[in-house]
Amino acid sequence: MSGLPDTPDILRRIIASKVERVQERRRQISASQLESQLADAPPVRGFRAALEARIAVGQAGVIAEIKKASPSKGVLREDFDPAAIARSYARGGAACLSVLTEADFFAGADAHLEQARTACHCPVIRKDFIFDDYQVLEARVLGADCVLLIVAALDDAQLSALYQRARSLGMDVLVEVHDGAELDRALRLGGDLIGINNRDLRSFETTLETTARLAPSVPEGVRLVTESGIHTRDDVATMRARGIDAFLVGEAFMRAESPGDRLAELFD
Ligand SMILES: O=P(O)(O)OC[C@@H](O)[C@@H](O)c1c[nH]c2ccccc12
Repeated sequence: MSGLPDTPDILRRIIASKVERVQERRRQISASQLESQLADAPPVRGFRAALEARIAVGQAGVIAEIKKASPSKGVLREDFDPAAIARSYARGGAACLSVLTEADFFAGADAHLEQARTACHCPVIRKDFIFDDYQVLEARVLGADCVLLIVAALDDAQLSALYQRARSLGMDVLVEVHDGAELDRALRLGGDLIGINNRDLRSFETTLETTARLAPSVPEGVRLVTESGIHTRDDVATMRARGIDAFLVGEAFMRAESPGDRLAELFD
């Protein structure tokens, strides 16, 4: 785990539980065994490319999230069928999917990613708390097209090693930041897909001001994704008026009876 002094407590707790799970997993399947499964992994679907394709024709690029629960909101959806949700999202116009695989705080599972991936053609990001090379390898074997790296949870050496590893496996990387210092670190890394998390992990409050404030510091050529707290057509319009074209949305869709219909309503 990272020795960064200002990592939010919730991140520390999630990663501490994750460390145990990764150890356990490694006892079942070694890294070299996983390596040998790479050849059978489904081919990479371009994650960033799918976003860019939508944006190029004037649409928003939407990453639609599949998560059963979250630490701040508890269970979001009782009737939880990742394949059905994935199909609904694809019909509703999602460019990409985000699937939580973290079990203890988000009620996620690796199987959710596999189910969502095989149910539609959308590229998928493995949404998890990655600190170990093993998890990057595992993501690709599961069929992930992109991984999330959270700057607040990693030091520069870890960030760079995990980033290079993911890229060398052909995956895109969504590098997540929440403030200016983290954004600087993400840009130094050379990340070309940066997520600005509107949720403050200390208070769990979301404000789109976070994206509005940081966006001007994101250079051309870097795709910015606004993450968390997008609930209304007004939220979408506010962001698009500021030139933000890529969105990661979870709760607003998960609470809707038809997640895909809700997506189409928010982004038509
Ligand atoms: O449900 P929301 O508010 O629409 O947020 C989605 C997504 O941004 C959020 O789930 C998220 C952002 N960064 C994360 C890192 C890990 C787990 C989850 C997240």
